[in-house]
Amino acid sequence: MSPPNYYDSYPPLFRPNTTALNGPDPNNLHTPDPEPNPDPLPVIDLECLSRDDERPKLAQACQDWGIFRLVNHGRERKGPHMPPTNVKWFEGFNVLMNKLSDLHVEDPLLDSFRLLLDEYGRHQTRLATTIFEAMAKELSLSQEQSECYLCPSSGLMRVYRYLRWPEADQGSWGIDAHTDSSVLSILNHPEVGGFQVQKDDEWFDVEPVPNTLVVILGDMMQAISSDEYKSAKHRVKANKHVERISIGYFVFPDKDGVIRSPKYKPFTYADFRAQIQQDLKTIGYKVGGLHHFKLHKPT
Ligand SMILES: O=C(O)CCC(=O)C(=O)O
Ligand SMILES: [Fe+2]
Repeated sequence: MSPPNYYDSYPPLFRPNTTALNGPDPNNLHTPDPEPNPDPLPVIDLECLSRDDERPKLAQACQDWGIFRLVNHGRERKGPHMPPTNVKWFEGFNVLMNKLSDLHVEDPLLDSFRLLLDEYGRHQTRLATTIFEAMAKELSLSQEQSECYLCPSSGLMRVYRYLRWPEADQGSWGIDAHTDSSVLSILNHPEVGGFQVQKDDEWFDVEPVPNTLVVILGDMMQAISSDEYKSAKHRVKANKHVERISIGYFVFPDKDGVIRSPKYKPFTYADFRAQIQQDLKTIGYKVGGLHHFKLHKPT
């Protein structure tokens, strides 16, 4: 049975599974590229990460790209279903996962939305923990370091809505080039493309692939790995024809835990955040941030 019309106003993740499984929406005015480029990202199978012979593939992806596509992540064909309501979406909101259970909402509809986010967030936390544990093994991090470097209670979800921008040209961005401050970011790109990632100074289009997630290494992961792994620079093109919604999950280190690496002065995530805030005040945007803590600055 096709869903009632009001589902159209939900982000795709919260709609019943129709478009992703049954092909593109015929009402969608966006004309796809006739021959889309092949997906450039390395592909990592979550189910294989416990295998010693598979983890080097993960390490290679983290060294070469700082980003990969995650398959077999356990929620294929099972997007959460929103209760029916005519929700209108804002341009973006953040939800700190560990505050969700403190929220007491009277409205049963909003409460089911809270539960849905809670369930989705828990799943993302499990994914991030599994991926991080595999990375920690490859990097030979101690148990103590791992516990400090990935703090599951820091996890937050961000829903972004990029409005359709009829005047957009080649130089118009929904979100400008940046690296994430996180340890790991997990993006769900349900339908509309526009996401790009940089590798060796070249930009690559990353189109949405149904039933997969995109995992990005953030600045903290780069520092934790003593620059062995890289945080991937990415951006989102503005779209003339359709709006775009993305759902991201971001997880950080313990804010007061000290990150120690031969490449950096010892610093905490709280120090890093304070530095980013300072940069935002003085130059107006985030420029990496790790260089402030680097021991040997490039000449
Ligand atoms: O919308 C996207 O796909 C990317 C969002 C993003 O890069 C971010 O929130 O840091
Ligand atoms: Fe980002």
